[in-house]
Amino acid sequence: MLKELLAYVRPYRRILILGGLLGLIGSVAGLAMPLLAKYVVDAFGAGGSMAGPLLGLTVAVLIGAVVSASGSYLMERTGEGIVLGARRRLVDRMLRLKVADVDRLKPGDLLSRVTGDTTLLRAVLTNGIVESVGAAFMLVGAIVMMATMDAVLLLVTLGVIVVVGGIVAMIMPRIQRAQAQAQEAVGEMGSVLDRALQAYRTVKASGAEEREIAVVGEAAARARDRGLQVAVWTSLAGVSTWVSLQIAFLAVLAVGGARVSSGALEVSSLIAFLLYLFYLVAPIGQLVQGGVQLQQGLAAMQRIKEIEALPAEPAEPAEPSEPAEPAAEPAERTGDGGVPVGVTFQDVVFRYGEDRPLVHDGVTFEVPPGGLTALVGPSGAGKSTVFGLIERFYEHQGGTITVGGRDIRDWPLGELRAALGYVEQDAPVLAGTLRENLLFAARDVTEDELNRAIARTRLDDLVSRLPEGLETPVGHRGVLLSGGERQRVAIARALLRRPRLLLLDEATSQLDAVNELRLREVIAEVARETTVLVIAHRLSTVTGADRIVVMEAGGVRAVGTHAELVGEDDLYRELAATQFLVG
Ligand SMILES: Nc1ncnc2c1ncn2[C@@H]1O[C@H](COP(=O)(O)OP(=O)(O)OP(=O)(O)O)[C@@H](O)[C@H]1O
Repeated sequence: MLKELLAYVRPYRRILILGGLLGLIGSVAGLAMPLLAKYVVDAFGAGGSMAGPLLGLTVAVLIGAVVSASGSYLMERTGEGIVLGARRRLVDRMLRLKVADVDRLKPGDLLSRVTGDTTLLRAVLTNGIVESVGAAFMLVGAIVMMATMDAVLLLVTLGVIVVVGGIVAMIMPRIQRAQAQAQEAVGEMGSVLDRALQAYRTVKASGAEEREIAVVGEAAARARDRGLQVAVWTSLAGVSTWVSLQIAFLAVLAVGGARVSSGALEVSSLIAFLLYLFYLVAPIGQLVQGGVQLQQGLAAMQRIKEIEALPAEPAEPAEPSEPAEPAAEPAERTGDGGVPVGVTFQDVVFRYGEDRPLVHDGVTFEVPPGGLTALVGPSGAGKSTVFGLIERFYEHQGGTITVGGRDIRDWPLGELRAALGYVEQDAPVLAGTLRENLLFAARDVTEDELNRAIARTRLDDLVSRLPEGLETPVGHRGVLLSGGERQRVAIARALLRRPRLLLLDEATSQLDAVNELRLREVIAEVARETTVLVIAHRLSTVTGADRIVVMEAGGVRAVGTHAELVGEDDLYRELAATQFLVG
């Protein structure tokens, strides 16, 4: 862990060493002060001139101040750099995780790792390390100076230092444990707050404000309790150090006084020794503080590493193979999109986890390139899961899925997803402006292409109505748009990606007649240019489809056109009679 912690520092080691050296020079200047004080006292006693020693003392103070300030600025700079590096690495990993892993994680907790835990690293990796090194140097320096003055007093002092070290070493692991729990509690608080904010309207509509406030409040109180535990151990480490040093003072004063009166030690030496002892308070305190920070840093590291240890999505296939449809190159593009590709599912078996039931148990169907294919079936039949598998959000455990005749496991992941357009059912719009949303999946489109997509998805009305047109912010998850507008924005975004296969998860929410008509027109138009696979909840969508795949309980029950299925399939007839007769 310590090695991994130091890995964060490696890129900054030069500047850190420079900062440390400046700190060191500052310390040397500080170290010279008691000696200069002794000269001042000696000069005073001998009745000589004090100008020289006083001047030396002043210069030492000035050098110490300037050099220490520069050193501390460099430290802060390095600290910010380290936090930036840690955050970038963490966010990079977070956004490349497998969807299945993210399903288990809590967004609020993830957020606290990026914001809170990385900040904890800063203290330990800059000031912690450098001040500890500086403090160790000061400690050794002071001990050497003390050794030149009196061996007996030195032994007394060393005895106390050993005791301090022992106590602190016992406390340190407890600080790390308490800090880890405290960070975990902060993460937990983030998660419960996130839960309430994500479902803000539901919280209000359910009259659950008080309850949620209490839940978040309790989580905050737990975080406080854990924080207090850290404070208790940290204070204990601090106070033991302080008490031990006070005892050392008294002991040195008593033993030193006796030695002065017996003539074994000069008064000036005793004064200088006591000054060194006084001087020791700071480095010992810093070492203890450095130890505390180290424990806190290790606790934070642990939480950062937990995320970094999760596997990222494989960007490339394990053994790349040649595409099965070499003709399917963008040269033969139709309309806006690439060459449409088909999809096949052959005996696909899938479950979301070892301990979960099978969602797909031998799913087999074929979608030829081009045209509109609708997936229908009762809730929970595994329709959205089909999309999740095609996008490779999840890995199927058995059978074969092909896109464009090529096993999806042989596609480089980026290429596969570039060929697909995906419109989610629930949250298809992100915070930002309308333009940002439209260009989210394809950054390189021209203004013309953008306008065409807007026209095709019948969004021109909306754009002309909005106060700032395309630059109008749409609110968190697009809350400032209507459900139908959100869907059409998501479709326009997916179209701008020029997909060879469009996966459209139709919203179940009821659209008004105008919006439904617009959506139907858009889908029909798109299906003329590319392959559209839609999870259908509306009669208008299924009647317009070239073929319909009826799914039931993890399998495919029937495939056909609306007319065929109404005649042949009982489940379909029932679904058509109930579920789709919306609008
Ligand atoms: N991320 C997930 N983790 C675990 N189980 C899941 C996950 N997503 C879906 N499931 C489960 O898989 C089953 C199939 O879900 P899926 O979303 O594919 O159904 P669906 O046919 O699309 O249903 P609906 O029409 O209601 O959207 C459900 O029983 C569901 O509980």
